[in-house]
Amino acid sequence: MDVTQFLQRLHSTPHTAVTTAVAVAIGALFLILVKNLVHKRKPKSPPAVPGWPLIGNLLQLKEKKPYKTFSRFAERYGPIYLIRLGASTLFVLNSVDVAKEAMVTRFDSISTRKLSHALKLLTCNKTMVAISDYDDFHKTVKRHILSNVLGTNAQKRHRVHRDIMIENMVRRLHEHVKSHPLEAVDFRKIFQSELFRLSMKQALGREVESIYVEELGATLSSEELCQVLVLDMMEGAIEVDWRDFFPYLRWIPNRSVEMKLQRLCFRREVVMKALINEQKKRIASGEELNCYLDHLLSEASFLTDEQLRMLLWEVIIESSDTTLVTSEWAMYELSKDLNRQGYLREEIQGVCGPNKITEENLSQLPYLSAVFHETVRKHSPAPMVPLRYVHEDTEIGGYHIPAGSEIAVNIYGCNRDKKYWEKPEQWNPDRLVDDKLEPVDLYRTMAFGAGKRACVGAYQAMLISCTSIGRFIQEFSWNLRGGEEENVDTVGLTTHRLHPLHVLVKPIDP
Ligand code: HEM
Repeated sequence: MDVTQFLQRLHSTPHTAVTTAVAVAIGALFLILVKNLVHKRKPKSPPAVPGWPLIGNLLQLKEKKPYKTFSRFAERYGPIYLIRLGASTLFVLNSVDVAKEAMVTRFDSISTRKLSHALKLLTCNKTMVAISDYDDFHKTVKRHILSNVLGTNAQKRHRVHRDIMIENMVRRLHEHVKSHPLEAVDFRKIFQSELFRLSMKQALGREVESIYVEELGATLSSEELCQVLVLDMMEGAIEVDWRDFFPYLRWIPNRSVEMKLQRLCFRREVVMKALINEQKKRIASGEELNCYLDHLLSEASFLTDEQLRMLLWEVIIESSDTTLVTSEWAMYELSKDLNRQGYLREEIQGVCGPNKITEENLSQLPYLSAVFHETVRKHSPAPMVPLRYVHEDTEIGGYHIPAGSEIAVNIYGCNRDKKYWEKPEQWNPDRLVDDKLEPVDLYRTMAFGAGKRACVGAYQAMLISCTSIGRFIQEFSWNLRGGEEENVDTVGLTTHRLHPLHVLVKPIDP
């Protein structure tokens, strides 16, 4: 019986005005209930950014920094909206609330990824802790990376490499001042090469000055290894293949992209093979080292050769990029802001006195911690989470998100969410100095993600970045080279500065 029949039956029986009124009221209530139920069962869709037929919003995303375009859209369409990229539907999340809801509460519905063609090739179809789906492979290899490289105990074992890295950087800065006192120093050149050395030591237990790679018929230097294993791959990861947006046109060849990616993968593969083979010979001669490769070879014999290469490469590339991005931006901001530079120096002086800063001091240095977190907030080294695939219908921010669509979490947008951050475009570490905040809390901003897939390398990044910044400020005064202030453009998958930072450094009298 529907509502009309119900009311008709009531009308056909003898009644008074009061019973009619009661019946009408019950009917109306019934209607509202039904409407609410229907409404609850299917919440509305988020606003859609208008686009073109067939291509959707593709033309609006020509710039290779989609997070910036997404943040601009958010000003008009709100924290969650829908865009169409050819045949795929993408929901973009731009505020802390909706991003956390997706990454924590709704994680089970979005725990897989649909990768671009470039990422599929470069990650050997998700053979990495960071890019794999939330499955048994992920859980097993995450245990290995934590127990051997990134967990607290593993980081204690690798401490010696971090200490050497910092000593080397400070020595090289002093050498530069001695040989070219009036010339600006290329900060990145020093930081990048020492960070790459550290990442190789964690992976292989030793420095690799050079290695002969048979398939390339060449001996590669440490710098060339960094180019092949880190820089080229980061560039390749943003390669756009238009067929990603029109899967039904995948049969049309796209030779230039295809060949570029295959070349990158080939070079990485043969270099990793050479590194692993050399290590196997060393192990066979009875020499054991405290490193990830030796651990994987003895504890994870179930891995295929390709998996072994990829997992080892993962710690090299992840250690080498975002920590550099963070430290370079932090030194840019401090070199620009002499007051805050002075304040940080005073804090360090108060805690360390005449001694060199060490990792043990970090928990007593809230301003240094604030400098680090404010830098990863404003410059969000990983500005977007690799796209998540929605494998079952779900709801985010009160909106319906259908299975088969994709989700982009715009970390850059979340870290500039005006609801959480006053004047978010300004770099202001003072906002993060609060007695209630623990200096060691790594998740004060959205920079490291949230929930089950939050960054497991945050601790390492914090240890390296904070101790280096502290030591740089203890030993030198920092000034931007003329014209450097405007060099704020970024390039790549992370917020890598387009131009390496050039600074004038002057030793501070002890
Ligand atoms: C400032 C530096 C860093 C930033 C801003 C950063 C950012 C992030 C973000 C946003 C995620 C979450 C991705 C997602 O939800 O899908 C993530 C995951 C991850 N990061 Fe980092 N990261 C940094 C440093 C590192 C370092 C140094 C390493 C390793 C050497 C590392 C290894 C990983 C891994 C393995 C995951 C995947 C965790 C999982 O899926 O369970 N990260 N990172």
